[in-house]
Amino acid sequence: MSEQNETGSAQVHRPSVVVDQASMTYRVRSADAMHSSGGLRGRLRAARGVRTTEVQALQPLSFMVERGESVGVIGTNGSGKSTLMKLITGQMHPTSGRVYATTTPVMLGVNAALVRQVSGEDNIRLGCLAMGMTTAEAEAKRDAVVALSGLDERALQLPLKAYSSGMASRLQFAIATSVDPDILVIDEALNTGDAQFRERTRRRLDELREQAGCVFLVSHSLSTIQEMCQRVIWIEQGVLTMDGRPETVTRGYNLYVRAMSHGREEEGREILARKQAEIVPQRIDWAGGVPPQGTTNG
Ligand SMILES: Nc1ncnc2c1ncn2[C@@H]1O[C@H](COP(=O)(O)OP(=O)(O)OP(=O)(O)O)[C@@H](O)[C@H]1O
Repeated sequence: MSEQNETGSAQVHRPSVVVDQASMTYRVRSADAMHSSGGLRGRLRAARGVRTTEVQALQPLSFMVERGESVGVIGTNGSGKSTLMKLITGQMHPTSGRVYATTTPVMLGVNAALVRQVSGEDNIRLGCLAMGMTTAEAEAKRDAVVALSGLDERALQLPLKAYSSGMASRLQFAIATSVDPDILVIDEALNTGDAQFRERTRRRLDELREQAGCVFLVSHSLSTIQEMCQRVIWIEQGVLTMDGRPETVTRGYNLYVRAMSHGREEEGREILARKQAEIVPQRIDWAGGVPPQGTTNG
């Protein structure tokens, strides 16, 4: 695909993920309808399908992530980060626009499936099989997963419910990345790890990027984002607000958060408006007008 650069000549890209004017609006039953659903009137209303509320989680936004990039995604609570990740992994389809990925992304979230009742050892085997490995492949990956998780043999024999949240997230990360995913989406999973694990995680993410994959990391920890990513996207109130170098974007975000948390809301709104006016919307221009082969979410 190509894009016009500042000089007007076409620049060739090798994208892993392309978000092309994608938006997301949730439709939910309003509280009013829920409360009255016990009564006859409420049931009649529900039967007629009225009383729904729309939540616009994401305004149309476009960006492209190239092979080898690791992209941090930041924004205050409810700003639309998880929604964007669900569009990228194909868990949900955008209300309008399109999302393309060259391969199906692997989502690693705080809730990704680990079985609490069985041991860490068994979780490694089950997790590898669940990701499509054969028994022999799962066996072959076992030692690498254990090494990355940093768990000792004693801990591996304990049921997962005896793990601290940090231990569980280390194991989860090690299992999820054992398949060498091409596109990895991590939603808040790394914040519970200790310093040693963070260093191993950073090295593993670097390895994945070197294999021409790309990584998305959603986090409220700006230090984690700065440590692990070369590019940061800031989503606020469903709007793509900044997209650039980690130092620049986190500086803008910090100014906004500080203003809002000190009650200087007008200043906060001004920062947001300025940043949103400054961002140059990315125009996705498919070579020959044909989108790439691969996963299409909507
Ligand atoms: N399933 C849903 N149904 C209705 N509204 C939803 C749903 N999921 C999210 N929302 C709304 O969409 C908006 C964006 O939510 P989202 O979870 O994407 O934000 P977020 O930036 O990931 O938040 P956080 O940092 O708190 O995890 C919020 O207003 C939220 O209330």
